[in-house]
Amino acid sequence: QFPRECVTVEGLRSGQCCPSPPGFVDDPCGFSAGRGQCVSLTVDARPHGPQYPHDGRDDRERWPVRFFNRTCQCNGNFSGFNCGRCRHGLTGPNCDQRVSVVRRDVMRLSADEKRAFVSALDQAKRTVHPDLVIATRHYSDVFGPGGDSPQFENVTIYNYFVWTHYYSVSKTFLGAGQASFGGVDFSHEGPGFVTWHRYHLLQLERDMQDMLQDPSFALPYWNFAIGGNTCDICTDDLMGARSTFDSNSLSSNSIFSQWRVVCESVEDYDTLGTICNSTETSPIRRNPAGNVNRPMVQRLPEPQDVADCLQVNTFDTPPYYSTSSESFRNTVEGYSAPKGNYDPVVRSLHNLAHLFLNGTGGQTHLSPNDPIFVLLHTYTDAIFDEWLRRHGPAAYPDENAPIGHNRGYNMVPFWPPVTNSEMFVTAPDNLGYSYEAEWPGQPFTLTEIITMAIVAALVVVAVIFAATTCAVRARSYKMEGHQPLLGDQYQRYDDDKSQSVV
Ligand SMILES: O=C1C=c2cc(C(=O)O)[nH]c2=CC1=O
Repeated sequence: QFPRECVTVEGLRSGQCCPSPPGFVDDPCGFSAGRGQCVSLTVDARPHGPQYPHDGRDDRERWPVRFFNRTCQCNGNFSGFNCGRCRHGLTGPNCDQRVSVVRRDVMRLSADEKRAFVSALDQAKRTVHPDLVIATRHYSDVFGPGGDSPQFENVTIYNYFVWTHYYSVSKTFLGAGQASFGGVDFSHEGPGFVTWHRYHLLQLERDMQDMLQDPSFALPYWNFAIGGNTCDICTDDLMGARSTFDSNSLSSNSIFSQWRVVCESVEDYDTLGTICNSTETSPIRRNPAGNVNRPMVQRLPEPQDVADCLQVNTFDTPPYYSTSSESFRNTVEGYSAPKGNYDPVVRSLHNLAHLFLNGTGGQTHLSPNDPIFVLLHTYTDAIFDEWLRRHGPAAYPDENAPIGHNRGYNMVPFWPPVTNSEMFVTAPDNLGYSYEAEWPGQPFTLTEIITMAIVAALVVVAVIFAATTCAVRARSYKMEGHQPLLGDQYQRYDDDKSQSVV
């Protein structure tokens, strides 16, 4: 959420968060080296949709001005909260060299690659985030009981990934004794679903690259569109098999059986007016295809569902919400049927994959605690990127999307501020990563089958006609008394040979 050095009493009171990059002393945003400068923030002022009626009551409105209104604006290809690093996809001292990583199918990794990925995730679960800390109170209480103890905590890299998702989906606290407002979601049920989750993954990938000191580290993906009711990545060499003792738990052979979740006590946060902190509580729960009460969501999406959703032409449609029809975004998110028609009882693609997991990974405030979340979302992002490649440049709504989802809105709660628009670009050209993926094809339509049959029949007729014409011509040529050409040549050669021997 915010850089550690900004969350002091003075920092919060000044509303300024402009740290110096490493190696620069007292030089906000590396101004002296031309990296950037500390500027006032401008935020999206366009109207949001009607779903949120509590303007003025939530810290996440006009993000991040409730906390900070001055931040680093970096020049050229410099980037980061202190302009100390490069934009995604660039590297080198001047950030002018292109760099790219490839996200691959997790099932196609070698045994060593699988081990390395699982171990990297586990290291991220245990490594404190080097730069960022999280708020554990709403802004009204953030200075602490005496007004001099800012309520922020350290958090590990992976738990930060979980916490940001929780913070973006949590309810609006309206005061002690009042019901919190749940009709708000800064990362789902709107056009920002794809852009928010894209940045979420990019941040984790970069944090893990830094942690591993390996700029080539790439998050893999799970092709969840395999149909059926088997979780193919739920094995002990990947995301953990099912425990033989408890169908809702992970096998003790998996490192993930030792993970403990954060942000579990949502009811407490909502009634007490607190925020999830970095305390870890229960183990991950997962029971793929095991929910007998909801058979409709106990199967995985089909390959054809992906092919169908990639054919939906329009990025998003009014009201830019979970009720939108003929919207690619609402389709890949999974509130519409795969061909794009909205149906309130349908759960498809991304939503279906979450619900299939039937446990921690199926509850929005908790889901990233299950590491399957990472792989499920890289695949969702791969579909989004393929859609952009096929249909771009595409229109993203400027206004009237649900709060947090307008094109120019800064995505909550990322720091430094980053808009939905900045993630609405093709990844290989703009963000320094690509997917090694194959996309299911469309089956042929009846018209296409008939057209192909007619073309094939015409080709056959043409070949037969050509062959018959040749045969007839050859026969008439012979009947007119001509010798075959080859015969002529042999004749001459033989004549020459007999002359030279003589
Ligand atoms: O973690 C999530 C869990 C979800 C459940 C649904 C649903 O459609 O009921 N959608 C979800 C999205 C998530 O991100």
